[in-house]
Amino acid sequence: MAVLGAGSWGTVFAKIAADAAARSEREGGAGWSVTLWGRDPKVIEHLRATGVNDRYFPTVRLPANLGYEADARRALEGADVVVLAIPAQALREQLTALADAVPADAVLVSLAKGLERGTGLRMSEVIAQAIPGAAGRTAVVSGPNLAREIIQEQPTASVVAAASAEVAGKVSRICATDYFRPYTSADVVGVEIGGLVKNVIALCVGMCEGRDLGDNSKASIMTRGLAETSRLALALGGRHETMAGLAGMGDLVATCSSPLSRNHTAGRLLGTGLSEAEVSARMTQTAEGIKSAPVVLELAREHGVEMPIVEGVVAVLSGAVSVDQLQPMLLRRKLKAETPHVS
Ligand SMILES: NC(=O)C1=CN([C@@H]2O[C@H](COP(=O)(O)OP(=O)(O)OC[C@H]3O[C@@H](n4cnc5c(N)ncnc54)[C@H](O)[C@@H]3O)[C@@H](O)[C@H]2O)C=CC1
Ligand SMILES: O=C(CO)COP(=O)(O)O
Repeated sequence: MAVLGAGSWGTVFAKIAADAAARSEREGGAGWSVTLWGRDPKVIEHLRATGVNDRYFPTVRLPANLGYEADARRALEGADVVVLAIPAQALREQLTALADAVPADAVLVSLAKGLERGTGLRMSEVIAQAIPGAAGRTAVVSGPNLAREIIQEQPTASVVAAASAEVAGKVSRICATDYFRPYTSADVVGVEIGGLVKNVIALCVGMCEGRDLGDNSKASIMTRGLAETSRLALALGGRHETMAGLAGMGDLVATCSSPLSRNHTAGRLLGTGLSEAEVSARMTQTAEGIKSAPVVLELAREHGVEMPIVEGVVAVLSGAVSVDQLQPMLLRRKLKAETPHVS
């Protein structure tokens, strides 16, 4: 198994898979090898020598059964599972360059939570275009999975979504550990939309925090954020129950509540009055919501879906409105029903 991308989530997911292999072996089952590839050879060299990813988790020694490779093609040799932990806007370019090295029957696992700029495609759709024939053997992993908690083996659950039950089952087995519990799902669209839109909602909750607003405001944004996320997911063919699950409400609550979330942090900085350019310059890790927000809005408009919170976040990011103007922009909208009366 190869994990491509040695950032925060790629490193943690590689640890999960290596720990899952060790557990399977301890219980008398099959084991598997896990190789982590990163594009910076110095990071890989250091990982090989110390088992520590200094940039992200300087105090954590990764499991001894995890391998490291600076050459992506070598990492892919014979891999039956290829995990993609590369940020959304870089995935197509990286995957296209390596497409011929991906084994023909390998299962592809998408970890990124974003929409591609320029095409509006979800990551599973980008993978299907970059690797012909991959659609039936692609899985998406998403849920309340803050990497910095999981590296400490704090328990969490997640969702493995795939069109094929067999593929979802296989991927869930290779990431099941005593601290990471995957559930399978048939709803790829809903799981992807839940994971990527919550980043935009977390930007808005972060803005509330930057403006010293309290829990009522934040809970209102989260709840109405989930309502608009659900509208988009359903319009694209996703399922309602996914939105109430780990990849919907679960991830939304974790990301919007946690200071560990990069999107939440970016939103808080915006809330203190910094511009998008100033916030992006300060971020040392990927905050996908910043780049995905305008793409989410375009996709919503294409499908006639109203997403006022996303619209507000896009307006702040572009500098069209200030964070202070967001409050009247959202609260002065025409009144509507949360639960409509039936006549
Ligand atoms: N960190 C987290 O808690 C979680 C992150 N995710 C998602 O995982 C994806 C990756 O995020 P993180 O690892 O957290 O970001 P990160 O910012 O920690 O790391 C990204 C890594 O990708 C590498 N990278 C960038 N462009 C690349 C390219 N063209 N080719 C190869 N490598 C490239 C960078 O060098 C860096 O090592 C994002 O879509 C994020 O939303 C999902 C769940 C949890
Ligand atoms: O997706 C995540 C948690 O599930 C991570 O969120 P951030 O990218 O905002 O840190």
